Amino acid sequence: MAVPARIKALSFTRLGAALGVAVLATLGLAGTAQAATNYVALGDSYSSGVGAGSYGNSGDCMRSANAYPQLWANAHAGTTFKFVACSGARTGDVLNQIANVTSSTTLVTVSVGGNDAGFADVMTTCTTGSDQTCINRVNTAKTYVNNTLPGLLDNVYSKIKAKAPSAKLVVLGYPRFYTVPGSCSVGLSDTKRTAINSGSDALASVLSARAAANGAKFVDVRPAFTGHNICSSADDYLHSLTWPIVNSYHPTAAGQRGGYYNPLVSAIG
Ligand SMILES: CCCCCCCCCCCCCCCC(=O)Oc1ccc([N+](=O)[O-])cc1
Repeated sequence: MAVPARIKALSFTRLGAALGVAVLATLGLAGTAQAATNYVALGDSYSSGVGAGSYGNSGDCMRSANAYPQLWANAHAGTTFKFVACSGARTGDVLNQIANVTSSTTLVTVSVGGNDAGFADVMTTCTTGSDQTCINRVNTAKTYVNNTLPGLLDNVYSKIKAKAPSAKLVVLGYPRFYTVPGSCSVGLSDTKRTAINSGSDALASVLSARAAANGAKFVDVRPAFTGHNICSSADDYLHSLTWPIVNSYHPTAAGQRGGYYNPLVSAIG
């Protein structure tokens, strides 16, 4: 039996509307929806969040709920997140952390190199020795940073890229520790503080250059720490020599947010 023309027309109109909605929905999804980020956070204590508190059950790695990788994951709904940064990590340790990077990883962040350069020994030597002993120790560290560290960083960054060729690789640097001259009346001399800051600058130059050479984005955190360093008037982003000793010269929770997380968001969203 024949279907009356009016009903036919109505059916086609309904079908057309339904298809239209489906097409619009598809276009809408294609235009706005993004695949969820598959994020792996590698690195040393500046990435694990030593000094920022709330370490949960992460043991000696001291991964903080206030660390920038966790803050980023929290702020990006649907992110698959592997937090494997660990206190004390050197480039060799980060090579092991890379086991967590896969071909489906879409974002990797990393801070590494400070421990290879002798961060703890530099700070111990500068705390206990003379100005000249401190300057000499920093100069030895800078020579290492300029001559040995570049190859170690190239190895780390290129191995990450090899495992996750399409992932965004973000290298985060280290802050200058001190405002010089500053508001501190006790502690290290300004001569020592200036020398230590120059070590930070040497690290930033090499990290930036090796990141660029390996197709990674370098996030320089030094500007964000300015005005918040040790001996600045705010003096709120870094612990000075403190107890427990492991927190010394590490970002506070405010430093992880203002000094690392905010610049990371400015760099990648
Ligand atoms: C040229 C090097 C000069 C060094 C002085 C300037 C330092 C500025 C950059 C600081 C880099 C610090 C990276 C260290 C991160 C880290 O894992 O720290 C540790 C945290 C905890 C331990 N530990 O043993 O418990 C050991 C190290």
